[in-house]
Amino acid sequence: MDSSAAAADRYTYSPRLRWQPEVEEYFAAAYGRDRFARISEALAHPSCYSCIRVNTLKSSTDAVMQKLINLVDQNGICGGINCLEIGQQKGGDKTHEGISLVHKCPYPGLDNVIFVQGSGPHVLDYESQPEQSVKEVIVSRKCAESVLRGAQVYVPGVLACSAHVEKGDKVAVSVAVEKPADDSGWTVGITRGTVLQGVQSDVHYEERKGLYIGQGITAMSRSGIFRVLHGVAVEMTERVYRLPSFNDVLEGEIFLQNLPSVVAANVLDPQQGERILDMCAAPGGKTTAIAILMRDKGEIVALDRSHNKVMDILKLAAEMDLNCIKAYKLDALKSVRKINEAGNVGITDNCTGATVTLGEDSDNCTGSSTKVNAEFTKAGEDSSTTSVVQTDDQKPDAKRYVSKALLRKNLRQMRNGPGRNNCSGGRVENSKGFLPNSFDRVLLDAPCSALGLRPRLFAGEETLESLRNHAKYQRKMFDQAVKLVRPGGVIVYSTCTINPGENEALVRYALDTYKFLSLGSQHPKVGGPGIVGSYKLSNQTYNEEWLTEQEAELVQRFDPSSSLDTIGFFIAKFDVGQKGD
Ligand SMILES: C[S@@+](CC[C@H](N)C(=O)[O-])C[C@H]1O[C@@H](n2cnc3c(N)ncnc32)[C@H](O)[C@@H]1O
Repeated sequence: MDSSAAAADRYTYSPRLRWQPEVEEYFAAAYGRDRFARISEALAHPSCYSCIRVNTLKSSTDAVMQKLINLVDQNGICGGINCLEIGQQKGGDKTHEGISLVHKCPYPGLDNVIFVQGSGPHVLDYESQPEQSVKEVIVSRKCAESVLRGAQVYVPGVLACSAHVEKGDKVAVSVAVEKPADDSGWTVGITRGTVLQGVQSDVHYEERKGLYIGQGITAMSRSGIFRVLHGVAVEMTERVYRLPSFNDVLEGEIFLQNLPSVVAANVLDPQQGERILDMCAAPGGKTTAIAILMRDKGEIVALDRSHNKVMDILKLAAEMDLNCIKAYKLDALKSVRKINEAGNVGITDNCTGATVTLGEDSDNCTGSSTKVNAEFTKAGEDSSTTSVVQTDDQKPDAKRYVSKALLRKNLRQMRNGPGRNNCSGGRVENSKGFLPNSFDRVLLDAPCSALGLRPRLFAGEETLESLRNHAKYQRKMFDQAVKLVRPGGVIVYSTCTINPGENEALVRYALDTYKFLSLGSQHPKVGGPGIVGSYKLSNQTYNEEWLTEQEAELVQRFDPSSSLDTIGFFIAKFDVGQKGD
């Protein structure tokens, strides 16, 4: 092979996604070997467009479209550098690029969704300095996944770098992915700080083939990259995928969201004035979509078990000017409040846990002008005891007990204002759970193996056992959802994984366990049908049941290798009949 042919072969992007062999077998049984190979290939590449949901309470789809077209025409979406390079290719006329790249979503029922087209994979020329070996940077898999989505290379993501790299040098950027280790696990095989010689005798030379994600200019020298802790190490100038980036663009007016997630919120079909539960809500993408569909009228209880993630929900709701969202820190596995606990903590209403917000609420849950009895606010009181708060409406059921420490904190906040995020300072509310049958609709966007997210460069961390553990966790959460939704209500269950054990098998469990549940038809219907049949491990130790033909038509499955070019995603909608308990 001559040197230019060898370079063309080497400097490409053609990664192969690795799986545990047992997981590969299982997926091949579910999808058929060819279809699974296509899915696996698609997962290793990003979607080639960005999907934008418009906040129609703040703007209109047409107005946002025009703004996006103007932005693309002027300078690319994020100011011209590397982000939307389609309009900046050599010789390209970018004056009217926007109009050809920004489109309304073509699927009925999704009028608030806009697509902005990207492009790739591109074949790049890495050897622009003849007779000189290409300087290189190897980045971690996580870093590369972000770079493929449009990010720069940050210092912690750099694993290895050529010798003598100075600030301003052009470097080829490739990714280190796990490969089978001698002792049966996986290894990346590169120690951070490794010096790349750039010659064929280099131990890492051969394994780089097909793993190049682009080219960039170093923002610091090699020694700087391995000395400092933060900052951009390489500014990407050319990428195998050129995708629009929307950092700080039209904040509050738009939300970048995968198409299936937008669909899931629509399938829930929330109505104005209803009470909705979003059980695993952070960062709040679907919560805010639901709030907008309800025109911010009603109540959405958004839960997450992580404090910081609840903060993210509150921040996003504030940014989008949405007031009907109440976010709480709660383990969704404990989201049904034990009846005797209500007595213990003095909560008699339907809504919150043991803390109060001093926000703009007008409902029973978090009274707007909460008055705190002065006797409970003296300094030095035992903060472990509880106190009574009476809200303005003076309804007996608007009373609840809160810790005195929290009352003092809330009073401080009342004096000092709500803080930057217009939410309760750096603290979020905990909840003790909710009464059975107290929600009109429940969304369970379950934590999952996330084997549908793209781009994904390695999948070997999941075993059959870990996949089954996800499924067990999801069933327990689903049991809670069933208790909390009222008869006649709706549950939507969704995941971002291609694993039928977390999707179709959950639906099977739900339908077999709760006879009052039935699969409802979904609008909009954009994805394909679910998987029919069952899976048996050859040694008969495990059996998993999926769907019948008829049931499979009622769920939505987004196949990453289909022409929709989305992440892998699954949506099931359950209509809830009379529970009979
Ligand atoms: C798939 S993400 C949710 C994405 C979100 N629905 C959105 O559209 O923006 C799953 C979330 O579940 C949360 N989670 C995991 N286990 C949980 C639990 N036991 N209780 C509550 N939240 C949990 C995670 O913190 C994560 O934020």
